[in-house]
Amino acid sequence: MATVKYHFLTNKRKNLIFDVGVKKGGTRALLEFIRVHPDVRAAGSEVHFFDKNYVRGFQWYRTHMPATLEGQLTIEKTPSYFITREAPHRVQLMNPSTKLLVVVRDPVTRAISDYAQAISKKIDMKPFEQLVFVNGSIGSIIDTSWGPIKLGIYSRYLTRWLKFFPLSQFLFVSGERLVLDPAIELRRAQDFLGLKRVVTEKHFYFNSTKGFPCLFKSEGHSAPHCLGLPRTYGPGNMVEEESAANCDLIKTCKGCERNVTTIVRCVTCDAVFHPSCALRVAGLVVVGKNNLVKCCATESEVIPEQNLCTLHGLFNLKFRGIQHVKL
Ligand SMILES: Nc1ncnc2c1ncn2[C@@H]1O[C@H](COP(=O)(O)OS(=O)(=O)O)[C@@H](OP(=O)(O)O)[C@H]1O
Repeated sequence: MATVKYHFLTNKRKNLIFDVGVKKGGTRALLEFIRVHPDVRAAGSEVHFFDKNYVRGFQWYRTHMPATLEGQLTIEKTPSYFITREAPHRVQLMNPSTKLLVVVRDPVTRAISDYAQAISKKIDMKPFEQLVFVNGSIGSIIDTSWGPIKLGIYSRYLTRWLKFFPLSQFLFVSGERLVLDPAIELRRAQDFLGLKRVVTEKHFYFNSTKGFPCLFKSEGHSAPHCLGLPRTYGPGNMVEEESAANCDLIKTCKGCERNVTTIVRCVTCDAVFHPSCALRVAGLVVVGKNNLVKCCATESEVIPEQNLCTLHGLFNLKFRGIQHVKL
């Protein structure tokens, strides 16, 4: 009988790679897609060793990472590593030749997604358009110190990483393409990691109910499955089709007809929208707080002037002082 030799994490782990960010970029999708590869083992949940749990020591980290076979890579995803000041040095101490995957997404949609996650935890948060501008004054300068905007200034954080790792050790994955054509990004990732191209378009199908590419099958799932709802809205990770379909939190966005948890809702017709889709509805007005809008206001309706603000100004966001990283 052949003996299977498992490798456990040693503190100079050579085959450990990181999906370091960015938050809301699509880091979970990348992890779940790359772990389909037979030569990749992944830690299921976010480990947070190089940020929050570093003081617990290496033994703690070891127990949170999967064992691998000879020739397998181990990957872990913790998006907050990207913005943690100490993380680059700590990762370098573990392995200076490690490879780093960074999923980047348009900073505006990333900020909206970040805000949507935050407001689902804290429903009395101010509206996005108030927080995004300095002094809450709509149309003024964008507040680059506000978390969801600050985090989108990727160059600020990348500069720190580049002090410890050469650019050649990074792969920037497009969060947008991960949704539109995941096989392309997976091909790039496999090439970068020196893996055989095993994960291809054959592994994906587009689930029009969820509005995302999903997997036909993968480790631990013999049935087709999609990514679960984001952690803020539900259990996270991959869920089977049936349980996703049964979740009554999900409604269809009137703008793009993809799934949405109620983020922006019309007080007149009860339609719901993604914030980004709401921006495209002609004549849509915000009514009071809590992301309530009127998408179907008729001319005869009188909406009190002080309760109205148009969302359309958000299209013209001027990111003063924000540098965009050329990838
Ligand atoms: N296939 C597939 N299925 C589901 N979701 C997908 C997929 N590919 C990319 N995405 C996008 O991933 C966004 C969440 O990003 P993260 O996984 O990085 O979020 S987190 O930081 O871990 O909370 C999430 O953002 P929002 O839709 O704005 O919530 C998705 O747009």
